Formats: sequence, structure tokens, C-alpha cells
Amino acid sequence: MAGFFKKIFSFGQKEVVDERVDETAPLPPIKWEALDALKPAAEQVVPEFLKRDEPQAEVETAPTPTVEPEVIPAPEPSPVEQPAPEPAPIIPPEPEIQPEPAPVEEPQPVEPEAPIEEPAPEEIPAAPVVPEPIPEPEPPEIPAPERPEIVPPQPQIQPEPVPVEVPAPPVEAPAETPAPEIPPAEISPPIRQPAPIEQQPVRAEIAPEPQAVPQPAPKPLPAPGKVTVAKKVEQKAEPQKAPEPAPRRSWFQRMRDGLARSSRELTGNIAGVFTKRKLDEETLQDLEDVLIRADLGMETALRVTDALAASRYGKDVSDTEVRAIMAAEVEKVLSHVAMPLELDLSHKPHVILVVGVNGTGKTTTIGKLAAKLTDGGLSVMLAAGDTFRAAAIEQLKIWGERTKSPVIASKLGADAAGLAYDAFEKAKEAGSDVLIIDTAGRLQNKTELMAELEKIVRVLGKLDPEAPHTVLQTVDATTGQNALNQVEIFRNVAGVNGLVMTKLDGTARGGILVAIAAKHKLPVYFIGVGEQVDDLEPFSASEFARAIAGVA
Ligand SMILES: Nc1nc2c(ncn2[C@@H]2O[C@H](COP(=O)(O)OP(=O)(O)OP(=O)(O)O)[C@@H](O)[C@H]2O)c(=O)[nH]1
Repeated sequence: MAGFFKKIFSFGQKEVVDERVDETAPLPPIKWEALDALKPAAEQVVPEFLKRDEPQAEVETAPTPTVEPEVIPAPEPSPVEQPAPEPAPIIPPEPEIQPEPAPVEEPQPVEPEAPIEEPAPEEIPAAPVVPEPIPEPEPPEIPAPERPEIVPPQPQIQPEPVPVEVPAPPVEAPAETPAPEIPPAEISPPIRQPAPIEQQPVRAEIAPEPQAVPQPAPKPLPAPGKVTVAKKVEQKAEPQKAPEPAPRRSWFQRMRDGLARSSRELTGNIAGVFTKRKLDEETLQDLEDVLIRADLGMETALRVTDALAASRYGKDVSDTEVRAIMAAEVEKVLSHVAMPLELDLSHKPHVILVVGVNGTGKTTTIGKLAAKLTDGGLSVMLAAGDTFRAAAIEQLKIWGERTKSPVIASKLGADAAGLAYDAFEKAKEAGSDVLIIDTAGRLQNKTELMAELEKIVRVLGKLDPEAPHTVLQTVDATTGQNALNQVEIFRNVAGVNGLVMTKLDGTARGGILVAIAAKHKLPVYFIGVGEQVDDLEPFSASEFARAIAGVA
């Protein structure tokens, strides 16, 4: 439509140009006409020639200044073009079509397009020259007459000259001649406007991406489903893991496995001694050496060899017979110490002081024991007497939470005896059935250890002369011969009156228990066969003896 407008405008200029030609008068315009004939063929070339022939002055003077301001308001051309409408009445139908699109798109593009149309007026001078030759090219260009037809509506719509430019781009299709110049520039901006529209499709592309994102989302959906199941299963799985304890070896089997190393070495050595040999002094001496190396101790070793010699001396003896006799003799030794823990609940509370070297299982054993007592309906209070290790205090608190037993603790490094005293008082006030006091086990400084333990026992005695009522020592079954010395020390310092042999489920050296029992004759109340709360078993002399002797 802008092209039309220009043409229209050019037509108006034709008339005006004719007038101007009269002013300038010179011949150059006539030469321009010849060149103008070439213009329609190649419009771009024309302006270059114009510059060469110095008609520039004409171009600059006549059209540009006047036309530009005119195009926007379109008042000046309108009066001039008004005569043009005369041919317009000839073709009234078309003007009806144009005004319709014109008003629609006019408002925005008008102003930006106006400056673009400036070059058009430059061509306008060429148009005025063409008037006569125009009919020649026009016949081939049929759309040309249409444009003049379009012109009349414009003068009618003279206030709409600007809108006319807007519809120009659509009109460009029919009228290719003017279109290439003006419309392309005009079209470019609207095209840039649709450009964002292209971005929209991009957004549309982006949109599917997030859609793609939710697609993987449904994938995690099954995942969380599995997770939730897993979480629920965890709680329900615990019973499933409960079957683990089911397949989990029995405490006796765990103890046998723990003692397997000792048992294998022992039975293997025994077999080596009695292979195709009659029982004599030499074989008895060899057997005694084997038992001693197995930590059973001299006393127990002699008991076994004496029993064997009494019944089998001078006879062929198999290793199976030897192991059976050994199991019987070990059981006899242990039977005197294998006894259940008895609590005198006439004491409120019954105080249990737990001692032992660090890492032997004091705190763990306290937790296991508290669980047994609370499960039996007894109220238990715990005291974190190992004030030198924060981890020990925290560990005891965890066991307190597990067993629902209150824990009395103090600041790190506080006086252990003072804590034990306070705990005893609080247990009395609370009416607790049992107070279990944890302690430190720093063997590296025997003097301090002895002083601390002695002080604890002393202060407890102030509240109850018989307290502590039970002094349990934990003994690590994997320790070996050093365990004998540990019991010796703690028995003297703290008055140990009972033992718990821990870690018998590990690579235990079970023979030492026999040696300790034989030497100290201290009750062995429990054995530890694992780290779980229920891994504390009453000590059974026969089971232990059969396990270490490798007897089924
Ligand atoms: N396998 C096995 N491990 C045990 C047993 N008893 C204790 N333990 C582990 O031995 C380690 C030491 O146990 P604790 O209860 O901390 O020993 P502790 O004597 O209190 O040590 P301190 O707190 O340092 O004085 C922990 O890892 C326990 O889980 C047991 O019977 N079997």
C-alpha cells in the first residue's frame, strides 16, 4: 500500500513536477526522462545516475524537504492530488477495499515508515519526467492503472495518507514496481515484530522441554514409590531383618565360632599328639603343653592329664577320647563360676559398679544389662562415671534412651566419685531398683585409676556401707593371658566380685576364661556374644567347655 501511496504521491508530484520543471526549465529534466525510462527497469541504478548528472540539486530541493513532512501529515500532497481523484471516480470499488485495511494497521507503522519513504520522493522527480513514456511501460504493467485507481480513495481518505502506507506491503504483491523500494523497508519493521513471534515458537519448544522434564519426573515417581516402600519396609523390614537373626547363628553357635580358632588349634594339636600312639608320660607331657598354650592354665591342664592318665594310661587313645575328657574337666572348673547374677533388691538401689580396661565392653555391657533388667520390670538408673571421655558419656546416654533408663552425667573431667555419689542419691530419691555406674579404665596410669576407683567405692559406702553391692569386671575374651593380670588388678582395687567375658563371638581365646575361673574363682555371670542389645548371655559351663574342646 505504501508503494501505492508513493505512486499516488508521485502522481501528485508529476503535476507538481511539471510545474517545477517550468521553474528550473533547463533541459536536464528532459534527459532524465530518458533515464527514467530505464528506471522502471532498474530503479536503484537511477539514483546513481542522478548524482552524476547533478540533478541532485533538483532532487534535494524539490521533493525531500517538502515531501517528508508532507507524508506524515499528508496535507500538502492531498490538495495537489485532489485533482487526481477525478480518475478515481472511474474506479470506486477498489478504494473501498483499501480504506478498510488501511485504518487497521495504520497507527503504529506510520511514523517509522515516514522517514523511510523519503527516498521515494527522490524517485518522484523521475516519475514526473515519465508521464508521457509512462503509458508505454504501463500497458505491460497492468497493475499501474490500478494504483491510480487506488489513488482516488486516498484523496477521499486524505486524512488517511499515513494509513495508506501501512497497507502498502500487502499491495506490494500486485504492484511489484514500487514495492521493492518502499515496502521492503516498511516491511522490515513489521517483520521484526513478528520476529518475537518466532521466539514464541521457541518458547513453545522450551515448553515441551519442561514437559520433558516432568516426563523424567514420573520416572522418579516410581523411585519415590520404591523409596516409600523401602522406608515402610525398613520398619517392617526390621522384622524381615529379624529373620536375619533367625538365620543369624545362635549365641552358642556364635560362641563356638568365636572359640573355633582356639578349638581348632587345640584339637588339632591334640590329634597330633595322639596319632597312633599309646598314652605314656611323653604323650601326657605333650598334651599338657598343648593345653597350656591354649591359655587353659596349668591347673586345668594338669586336671585334664591326670584324668586321662587315670583311665587310659598304657592304652591306645584317640584324639576324640582326649577331647571328651578335656571338655568334662573344663566344665568341672567352670561350673563353680558359672552362676546367675543375683540382685538384692532390699537395697534401694542395688548398686552395680562396672569396671574394666578401656574397650573391654563396659558401656556396652551396661546397656545390655539395663535392657535385661528393665525388660524384667526393674527400674534402672545409669551413671556416666567415665568422665574423661565425652564419647563414653554420649554412648551411655544412647543406651539410656534405648532402655528408657535415666542417665546421670556430669561435665567432662568432673570428679567421678562425686558423680557416683550424686547418682546414688538421685537413685535413692527416685526409688530405682538398680543403679549401674560406668567407670573409666585407664590402666596406663594405675595410680590414678586405683585412687579414683577406691574413692568411688568409699563415697558410695557413705550412703550404704554395703555399696557397691556388685562389682562387675568386663574381660575381653580376645585379650589372652593379659586378662589374668587385669582381673588381678581390678579385683584388688575395686573388689571385683563378678565377671562378664565379652567378645566371645570374635576371635576369642576362650581358654583364658578357664584359667581366670580356676585362679580367681570369680563368678562369670554373662558372656558377650555380639554388639546388639540382646547379645548378653548367661554363662554356661558345659556349653563353653564343649565349644572349646570341639565336642559336639
Ligand atoms: N563383638 C563384640 N563386640 C563387643 C562386645 N562388647 C562390646 N563390644 C564392642 O567393643 C567396643 C568397646 O565397647 P565399650 O562398651 O565401649 O567398652 P568400654 O569398656 O566401655 O570402653 P571405654 O568406654 O573406652 O571405657 C565397642 O565397639 C563395642 O561394640 C561383644 O560382646 N562382642
